Amino acid sequence: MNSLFDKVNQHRKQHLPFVLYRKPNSKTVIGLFQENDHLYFSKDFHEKGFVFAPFRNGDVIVFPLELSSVKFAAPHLASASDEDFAGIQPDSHDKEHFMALVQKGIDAIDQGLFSKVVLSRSEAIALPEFDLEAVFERMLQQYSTAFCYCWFHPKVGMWMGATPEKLLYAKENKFNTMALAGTQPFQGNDVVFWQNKEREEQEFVTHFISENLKDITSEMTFSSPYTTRAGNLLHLKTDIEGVLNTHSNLKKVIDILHPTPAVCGLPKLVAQSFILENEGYDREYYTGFLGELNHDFNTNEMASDFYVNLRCMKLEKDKAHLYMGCGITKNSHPEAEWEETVNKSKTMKRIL
Ligand SMILES: C=C(O[C@@H]1C=C(C(=O)O)C=C[C@H]1O)C(=O)O
Repeated sequence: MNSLFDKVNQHRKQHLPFVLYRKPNSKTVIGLFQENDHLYFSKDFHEKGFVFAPFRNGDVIVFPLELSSVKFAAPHLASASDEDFAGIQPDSHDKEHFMALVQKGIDAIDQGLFSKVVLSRSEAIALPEFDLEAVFERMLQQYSTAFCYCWFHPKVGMWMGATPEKLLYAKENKFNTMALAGTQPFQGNDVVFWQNKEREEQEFVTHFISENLKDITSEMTFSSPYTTRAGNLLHLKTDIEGVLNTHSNLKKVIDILHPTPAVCGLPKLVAQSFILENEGYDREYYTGFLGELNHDFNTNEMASDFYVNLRCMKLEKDKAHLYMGCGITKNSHPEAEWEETVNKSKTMKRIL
């Protein structure tokens, strides 16, 4: 990692953009270093490079391959600890505020406005000392099955995260994605019981993907939902794969999938306006997506590999802003949803 971090430190000093990332279950860290400080935006996902997209429909930033240098590292990491972690306690004000927001979401569902909405909050924590290399290494070590990244642009800021959720992998006309939703803490048990509320919440996502990709695919297969672990949390997941038909292209698939009901809600547009009007803060890149665009940096093949930006934080000089949310349905309880966000906040707190 030393020479990779030499390059990172050089880039940070010169205020130049870079991204470091490691794919789920991979041992290789890839670094992409843009050699000027322009902000480039993707035009219809035709470029090759690395994209970083916000939650709201808007400008998708790309680090273009032809303007960047690439470096690899294969760090030796100690094995992760499974210790329970209490973390810094959030403010009681935050709790009241978030529970009132969840209640408002439940009321809107009862009134028939939508059937699911994903509501979130952000929490700032002081970081008097921050060692990027140490934090990044702890993230790799703790979350071997996540997509781990650190992204920086001098005109946007620094973001870091360890997300369990793939948005889309596409190569030629083949693609795969997932429906991930439903959360409970991992308690070391082999047998896991899921309530109907979580099953329903996850089914919404699978159903949405199946219905909405129908017109641009010629084949699609779905696994049964199964339990998957992300750090100290468990989720329900369905794997989805298929073949895109000739009416399709990357932009069309992304426009359908992003933002999925796993991070926004159903129907998408009403849920999204409810979020924008009521959450009371700007999600920016949280619940956006990021990843390789039209280029697999390991194999140099043409493929795209995007992840949803979850379990992430925005880093400022002496502060980190953590982001976490949860799916609200008619059977949600504000207190339980609050606890879920507290558990999700530990993903980043644990490595700081
Ligand atoms: C919104 C987040 O996670 C999403 C919401 C989940 C849920 O509601 O159970 C589970 C996984 C993610 O799709 C987050 O981590 O902030």
